[in-house]
Amino acid sequence: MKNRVFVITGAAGSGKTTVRDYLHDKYKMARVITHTTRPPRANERDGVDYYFEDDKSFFDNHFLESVHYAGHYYGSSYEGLENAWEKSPFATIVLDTAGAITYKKKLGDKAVIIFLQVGDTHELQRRMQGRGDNAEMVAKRISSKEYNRDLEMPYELQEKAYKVINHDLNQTRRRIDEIVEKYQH
Ligand SMILES: Nc1nc2c(ncn2[C@@H]2O[C@H](COP(=O)(O)OP(=O)(O)O)[C@@H](O)[C@H]2O)c(=O)[nH]1
Ligand SMILES: Nc1ncnc2c1ncn2[C@@H]1O[C@H](COP(=O)(O)OP(=O)(O)O)[C@@H](O)[C@H]1O
Repeated sequence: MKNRVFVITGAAGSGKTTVRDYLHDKYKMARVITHTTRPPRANERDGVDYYFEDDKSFFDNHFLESVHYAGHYYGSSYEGLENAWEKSPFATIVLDTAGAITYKKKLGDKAVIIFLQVGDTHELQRRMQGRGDNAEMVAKRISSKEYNRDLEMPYELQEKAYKVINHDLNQTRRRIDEIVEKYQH
């Protein structure tokens, strides 16, 4: 089976982490852990959710791509992807849309891009609050240009990404199953 990385992208709260965990649990895809200078949330652990870095240590990594998103740096390393592929031919990673565009450009058909969308922005906010994000963090996020940019599939990903509307989670899982099925033979 050819190595692939399933890139999950979309706005904050659109369900990227939920889909990534589904791909891990159901298909045993290895998760690529990325690096960030954002402080950890209460339930997040270093090396599991992210590698949490400071403004100096962040730049010691060998990045495939990195971005500035809502006031913090995020980046994914070559080593992280290679480590994931050593564990399993299918890996999965969560990126903003700028990162997804870079992955597609650099990795071609090894990168399978899934763009998640939730049409209703109030629902997105409810989901962020529902997972425990504090009000200040949510307000900062929704006023950022990156969050607003990621609400719609970018032009560069048209025809190159699968768009999945994440309203009903069971329906989303079925759609994800159909997409994975295309790459299993
Ligand atoms: N390009 C890129 N984006 C990343 C990376 N790691 C995380 N992200 C994205 O950065 C954005 C902010 O992530 P986070 O602070 O965890 O917020 P969340 O989307 O609300 O869970 C999300 O769109 C993530 O997908 C990375 O290594 N590269
Ligand atoms: N289809 C859905 N319906 C309702 N809640 C959802 C759905 N998909 C995800 N969620 C919930 O919404 C919140 C945000 O999802 P999450 O996967 O953390 O988003 P992201 O990683 O894109 O920021 C989580 O609490 C998650 O359990």
